[in-house]
Amino acid sequence: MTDNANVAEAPLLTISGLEVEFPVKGWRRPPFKALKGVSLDILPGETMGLVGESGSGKTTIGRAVLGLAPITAGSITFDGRDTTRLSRTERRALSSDIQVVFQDPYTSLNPAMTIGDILAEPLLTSGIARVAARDRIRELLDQVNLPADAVDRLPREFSGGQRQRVAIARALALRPRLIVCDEPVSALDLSTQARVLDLFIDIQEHTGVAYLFVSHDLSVVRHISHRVAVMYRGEIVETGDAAAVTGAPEHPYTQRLLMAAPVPHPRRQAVRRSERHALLASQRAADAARETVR
Ligand SMILES: Nc1ncnc2c1ncn2[C@@H]1O[C@H](COP(=O)(O)OP(=O)(O)OP(=O)(O)O)[C@@H](O)[C@H]1O
Repeated sequence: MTDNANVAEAPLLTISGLEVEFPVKGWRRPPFKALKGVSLDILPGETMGLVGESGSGKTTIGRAVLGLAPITAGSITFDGRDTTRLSRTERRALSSDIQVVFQDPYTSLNPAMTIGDILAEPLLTSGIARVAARDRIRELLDQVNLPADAVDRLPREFSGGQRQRVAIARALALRPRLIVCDEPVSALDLSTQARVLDLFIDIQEHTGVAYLFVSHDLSVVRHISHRVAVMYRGEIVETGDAAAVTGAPEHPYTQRLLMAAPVPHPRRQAVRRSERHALLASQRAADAARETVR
């Protein structure tokens, strides 16, 4: 049961019975099943944390959502449309709605491009005029708390945390409704991690974007998520409200994961999370009221 489940709302993303297989080298060796019937949904404006040990299949789910994994069974529905059956043109159109932030801000930004060019690329490619793109870039830099003069500078002039802010700004450029965040803070030191996580939260509060937030770190996932899904060997073994799953997990694997996790700052997290849930609930109520009027 989730805090926000009392507001009836269609999921933004629904993953149903998803299976992904990778070929294995060797004569007649069966393929490796990386995902074995995964089902998951994400509401608009929600953060779904995906946690699990290395190799459990977290990244593969994110890649499948982005259309980058070999799906052998199941479906992924975004805003009511099955994304596994889209033409190339339809998939390109969808790519503005679903964006990604990768783990490593040192390799995910082209070192030869200025920050301005990096942020302009998705805008110009999608047909936005140069003048409008310039305004949008200024807005994006402001949104991620980077100075306006960053446009003329190269990624190497920035710290890891600042580079990750650039990557977040790039992901936000086309106003996506879902961002797949694949371990976006695990390459950062602890204090930078906290600041970047807070930035993700602030952005969500202002834009209503949903996150599929992949991490091997339970304390990170607990900090940012409304709900959490726990993966183990290609399957989801537990899903529920973040506080419940991380506070009193039911599955023995989650219990082991929790025992291995560092203790977070519970007071700050509890306050933050309840504030966010209250805000999300009021946004949803407003949306529902608007729908009723229509
Ligand atoms: N392209 C590929 N070819 C073959 N096997 C793959 C491929 N991509 C992933 N796998 C395998 O699928 C399984 C799940 O990988 P995945 O990267 O999704 O796990 P993960 O939970 O994200 O792990 P990590 O936290 O280490 O990134 C692993 O056993 C991995 O080796």
